[in-house]
Amino acid sequence: MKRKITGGRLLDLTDGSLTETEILVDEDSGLVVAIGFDLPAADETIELHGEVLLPGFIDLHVHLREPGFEHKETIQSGARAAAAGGFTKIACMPNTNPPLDSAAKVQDVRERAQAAGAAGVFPIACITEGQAGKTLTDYQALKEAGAIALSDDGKGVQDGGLMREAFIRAAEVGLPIAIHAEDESIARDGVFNPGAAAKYGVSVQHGESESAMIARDLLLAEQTGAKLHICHVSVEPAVALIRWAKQRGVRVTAEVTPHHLLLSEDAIERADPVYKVNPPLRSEADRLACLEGFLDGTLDVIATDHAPHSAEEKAKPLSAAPFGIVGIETVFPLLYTYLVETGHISLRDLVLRMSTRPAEAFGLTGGSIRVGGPADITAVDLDTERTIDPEKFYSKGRNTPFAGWQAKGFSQLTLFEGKVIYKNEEVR
Ligand SMILES: NC(=O)N[C@@H](CC(=O)O)C(=O)O
Ligand SMILES: [Zn+2]
Repeated sequence: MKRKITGGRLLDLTDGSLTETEILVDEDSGLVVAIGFDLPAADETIELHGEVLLPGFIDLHVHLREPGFEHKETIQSGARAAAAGGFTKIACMPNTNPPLDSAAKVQDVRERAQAAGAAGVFPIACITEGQAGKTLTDYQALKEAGAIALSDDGKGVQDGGLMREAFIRAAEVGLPIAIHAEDESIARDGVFNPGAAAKYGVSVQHGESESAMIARDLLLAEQTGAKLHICHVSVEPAVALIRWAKQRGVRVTAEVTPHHLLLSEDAIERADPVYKVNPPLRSEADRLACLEGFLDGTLDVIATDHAPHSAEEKAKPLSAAPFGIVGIETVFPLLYTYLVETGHISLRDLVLRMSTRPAEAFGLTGGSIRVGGPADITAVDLDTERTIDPEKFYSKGRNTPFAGWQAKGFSQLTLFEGKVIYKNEEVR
């Protein structure tokens, strides 16, 4: 089954130019067959009207909640939400119930994702059994089952000696370790950054809980030669440490979320758990340092840390509500509108950081549109402004502080392996 996309403009990732062209994809092979005009006939033609054709976005940090928390999200609802957001590949975190700490559990998620079929789903497996921080999991077996990285996301590994051993074993099998950096002896049960904590009368989560653990793990990664990926960087010293480590040749990549780039604790308008996320929204100086680090490449990729929770859970008091913000359906329009249109970054660079660099960081295919490459494509409308309305999300989670924001750049079409997953605001 061959499909032709006409009327779109292809972004050239080498020079950032936009060129009108047609793309022929094959659903059977899942690959791009041809790009240009006068293409061979197709079984189906999809007509666009000037939308920009981009390689499907790749999110290295998504919480799909299945198994165990299906009321928050399922693999299917999360993968469909991803397609609506222009994503074709997502890496899912193992803080499910039970956590993904065995080959069988990783295999099970892959099979469920295959059945859902809406996006490529790549499980990240636990660093330690049950994410309990005591005993390492079997990295070789997890890799063979299809895990693409290791993480105890949601929790930092408190024991530095155990973490050193984790890096050694991960390096042996060639898996990156993605860290949720949080020293619990510093973080305690902190909810907000100091400014917002004082304002709303909740406990403080100090930024050093993050930067101190990042420092530890950069040093351990350097000594062991392991590949380290740092999740959701949010504070200035963390950016400085990663910049320093990269200069020393440490094998490190780092991600920043849309909420840490666009919001500081000053954006918290009321005592509402919709602003409660881990790591917390930080100071304006931290936000600017993250933006600077993102622009200069210290922070390599955008990851959403899409963390869906139910309305009931998020309606609890600030101190009791769970941490998390959803992001997969709004990240591109938000960053296009508030970083590209405002002149901070080019469209090309944003796409590199949402597709190409994530693919490179975790060794995935994709990240570009080329003949012979995967037919993972999204077409975005850069002209029409819309209001973000969580009620329209495909995700079960509506917990976003960006509700009511105006943005351009919503996806109009998403193809995964040549199949139409999202079109005319409908997921197939
Ligand atoms: N980021 C969050 O605030 N929450 C995440 C866990 C995590 O990524 O730390 C979740 O699983 O809900
Ligand atoms: Zn985390």
